Amino acid sequence: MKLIRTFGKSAAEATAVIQEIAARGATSTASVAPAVKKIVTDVKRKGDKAVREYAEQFDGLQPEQDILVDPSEMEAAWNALPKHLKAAMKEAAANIHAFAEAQMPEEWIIEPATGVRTGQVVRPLDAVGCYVPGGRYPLPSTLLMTTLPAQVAGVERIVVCSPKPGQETLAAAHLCGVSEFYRVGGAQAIAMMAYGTDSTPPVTRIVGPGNLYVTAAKQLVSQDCGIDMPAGPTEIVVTSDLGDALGIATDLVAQAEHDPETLAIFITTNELLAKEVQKQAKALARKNKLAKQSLEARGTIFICETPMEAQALTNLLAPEHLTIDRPEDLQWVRNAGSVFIGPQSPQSMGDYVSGPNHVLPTGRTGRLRGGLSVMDFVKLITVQQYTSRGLAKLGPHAIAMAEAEGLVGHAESVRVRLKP
Ligand SMILES: NC(=O)c1ccc[n+]([C@@H]2O[C@H](COP(=O)([O-])OP(=O)(O)OC[C@H]3O[C@@H](n4cnc5c(N)ncnc54)[C@H](O)[C@@H]3O)[C@@H](O)[C@H]2O)c1
Ligand SMILES: N[C@H](CO)Cc1c[nH]c[nH+]1
Ligand SMILES: [Zn+2]
Repeated sequence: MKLIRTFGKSAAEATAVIQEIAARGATSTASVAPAVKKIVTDVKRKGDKAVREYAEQFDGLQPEQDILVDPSEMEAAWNALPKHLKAAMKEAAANIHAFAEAQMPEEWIIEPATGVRTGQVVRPLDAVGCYVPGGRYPLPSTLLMTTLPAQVAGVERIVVCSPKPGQETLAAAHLCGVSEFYRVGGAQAIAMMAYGTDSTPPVTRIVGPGNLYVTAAKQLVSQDCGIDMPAGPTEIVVTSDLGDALGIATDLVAQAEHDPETLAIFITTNELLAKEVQKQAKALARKNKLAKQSLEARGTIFICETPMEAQALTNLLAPEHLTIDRPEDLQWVRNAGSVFIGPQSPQSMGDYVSGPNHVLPTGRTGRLRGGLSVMDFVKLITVQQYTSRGLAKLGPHAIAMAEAEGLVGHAESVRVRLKP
């Protein structure tokens, strides 16, 4: 990892590095955009045939394999799963389910004036598509993180797409009661779910993480189909002056191993700690090819002059995962996908079993929203009802505002109801 002071002689260099990292979100999918556009257009035009061709080309789908997985295959995968993994998945599922239930928004009604009732009802989306990555590693944990909140929200049709799904992913699908699972990945999966084909109706929203191809495809279809957020190549920032170097280095390497495109950053005012983390991360990454690649390409340690500067830099980067030293540090955190507090909270716990979602915003989208939640699977529909008494009270105000806007029809629609 590159070590750089943000003050003194290297201040200008540090500013340039920070600007490059901060601009990454806006530009990162540009390199794959033309290829993705071709795939999405082909699937839109040729449907099932194109999906199949791309699945064979990119993910080794065999001619005799059906794209739609038979439920008996998922059941058999679950039955064959080792006992300890069954227990781990059940524990993770229970915690993710409980967390999603706690996040479920309430329905309510208020009475802003006598005879006026306003409120919200909560309704699930009709159909969602959950993308479960499967390129470099199988991610059964992502199947739990996407399908369980959708179930808690009450979504009726839950579609899963994953390239070359392994036994663990199929087993996780059985555990979560998934019945519509397609062995398709990449941009072709996103296009299939967004536009539908002869054999698959389109979904209302696509959720889930993925590599640059998946993320670019989600962005492309987002004019026609809802998406959750860019949840692209993993990002980690640790902002710490106190933490233990080995814990920090292992977290950086852990998240860096997802993809050579990942972003791993350590921010500190503690120069000794900075050097120790650099040394430990280098040693750990020696045995970890992907982590080594991404740490060498863009892994950075910033030594700041003051804690305030370290905090401002952290908020500027708006990282997907953020580790801070103490609960009090939460006060200064404004932009992040998910926060981990203290040296005993490895980010990997959040990846698997804690319960908060591991599908998280990348490319500085942490400025706008947190991770995937039940809120991505429901609509808050507002409701209002007047009695004649309520209309007599608020109606004249609406008429006044409508007339000010020159919208005479609006004014009249209220006035006719006020006549005795
Ligand atoms: N932000 C988050 O919440 C989060 C969570 C988990 C994982 N992730 C990220 O998800 C990603 C998973 O990536 P992955 O690659 O392992 O799996 P993936 O399933 O996202 O991508 C694999 C697909 O990419 C497509 N592809 C690969 N090379 C291609 C090419 N040259 N042309 C066209 N399409 C091509 C293929 O169709 C393949 O199916 C990683 O970047 C990881 O960091 C992010
Ligand atoms: N860290 C990933 C989110 O960026 C999620 C994950 C799944 N499995 C392991 N990790
Ligand atoms: Zn991870």
